[in-house]
Amino acid sequence: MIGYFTADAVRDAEKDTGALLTSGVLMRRAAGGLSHVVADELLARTSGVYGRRVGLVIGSGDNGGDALYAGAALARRGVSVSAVLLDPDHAHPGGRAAFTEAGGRVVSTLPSDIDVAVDGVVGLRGHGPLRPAAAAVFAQITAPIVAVDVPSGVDADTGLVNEPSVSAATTVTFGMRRHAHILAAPSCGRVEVVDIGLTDPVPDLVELSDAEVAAMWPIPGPDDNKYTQGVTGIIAGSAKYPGAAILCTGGAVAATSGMVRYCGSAAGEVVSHHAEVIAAPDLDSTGRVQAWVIGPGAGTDDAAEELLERILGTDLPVLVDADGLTVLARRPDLVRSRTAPTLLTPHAGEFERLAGHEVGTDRLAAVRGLAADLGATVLLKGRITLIADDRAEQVIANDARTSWSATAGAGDVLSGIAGSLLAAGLEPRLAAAAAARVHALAAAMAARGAPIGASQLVAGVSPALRALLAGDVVSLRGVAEPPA
Ligand SMILES: NC(=O)C1=CN([C@@H]2O[C@H](COP(=O)(O)OP(=O)(O)OC[C@H]3O[C@@H](n4cnc5c(N)ncnc54)[C@H](O)[C@@H]3O)[C@@H](O)[C@H]2O)[C@@H](O)CC1
Repeated sequence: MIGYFTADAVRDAEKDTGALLTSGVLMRRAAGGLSHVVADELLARTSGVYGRRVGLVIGSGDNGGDALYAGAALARRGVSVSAVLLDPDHAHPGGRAAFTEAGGRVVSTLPSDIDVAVDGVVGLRGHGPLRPAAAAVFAQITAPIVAVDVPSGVDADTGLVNEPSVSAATTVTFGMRRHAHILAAPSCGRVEVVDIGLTDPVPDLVELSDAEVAAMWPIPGPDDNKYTQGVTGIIAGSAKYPGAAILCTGGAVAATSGMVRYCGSAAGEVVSHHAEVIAAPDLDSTGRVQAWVIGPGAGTDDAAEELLERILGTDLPVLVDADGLTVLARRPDLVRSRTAPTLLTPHAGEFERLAGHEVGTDRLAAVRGLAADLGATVLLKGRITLIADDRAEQVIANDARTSWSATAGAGDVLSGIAGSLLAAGLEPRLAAAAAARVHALAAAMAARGAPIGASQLVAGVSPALRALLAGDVVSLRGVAEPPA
């Protein structure tokens, strides 16, 4: 698992190093690592370091100090380094002295031909958007930006991307990843962690590695048959809106072996698309399942409410999505009274209905709050999906790395994938996280740079799983496609 930490947790870990912090050793280590990353960036983009041009944008704190010491190191390697000091009287004194001593130039305007820019405006203590003077400097920069610690204008803890803020090609951080590095991943670009000798505490926000997702995916063993792997029950769609039923069952069929049962009025359409699904018109004739998915396109009328009550009244794991969440918003007692695993998968609009307030600027706090309030696992959809559980301290995040799954019906596919993992016995937070990873990968692989519909996403699940299970996924930031 990759851990992400609050600014307070980072500061505590820095304090725990004692003299290393107070003597400035930590900052020297941070600046050294930063200068190496900038040099690598120059090498990758211009095939050289000596004689290349770097521009620094410097604020009034230690973040600017890191950038100035790094600028000094680069100047000593023959790089032409210029720095704009946004608040000259408060620029880090030691960093400024080292910078000018090494031959760095303090300028009022950065040269227009810099190869790389460094954002050293604010880091952990940044709040709010870039101020006008800083925004004016960045508006003139066309070179790729390396952000020091956190892109300025992005909140380190909530990941809120203020307007204006810096959008970095690379972010260099120190010792421990900050929340913003996943919550605002598109603004951070590639994240490089420089080891400065901190001891990590237990993270409160984590991301699963591809290998971890692969290891938890249910694989049939020698003694398995279609029943032992968990039968998924799907209540979705309707005769009028059969699409949600087809997509949801499609996701479940593709994600795991075993069996999928469908219950509802779109039985004919479902079977004509997925011949392996056992479909029945009503609950009494559906047969036994190990987990239920209920809600996508299933309606919000009294009959839908009655069915939801029956399903949530069982002691089976249940995933509630879409229309099911709208019904739940008027009957939260149905989930609060449950003891069996319950997974809710709202998008921002459904979240608002359920919680009674918007997601707001702190998505992490919002998803934690709803999970605690309802006593359930909540997966909040988005480019960065967040999964909170009322019984676990850690929130799990999944960065989809592309937004190709932002298409109608994609949520139905996700609930089918996650439901099949619940049926296979995964605990809800892991089922949700693993499903989100494979869903995102399937979308990226099916899209390969061009728009897709949700049916293509279903078709992408098998290739995505094949790549994941074979360890073939290149999971770098911005790259979610397997090697050709
Ligand atoms: N403490 C240490 O030993 C280490 C600190 N490090 C660096 O130190 C940084 C934290 O330094 P500081 O605590 O000095 O804080 P920052 O450098 O993040 O902020 C500096 C000042 O900017 C002001 N500010 C806040 N938002 C602003 C905005 N939107 N526009 C303009 N100014 C704004 C703040 O009031 C603060 O006084 C880290 O992010 C990291 O880069 C690293 O050198 C690693 C070691």
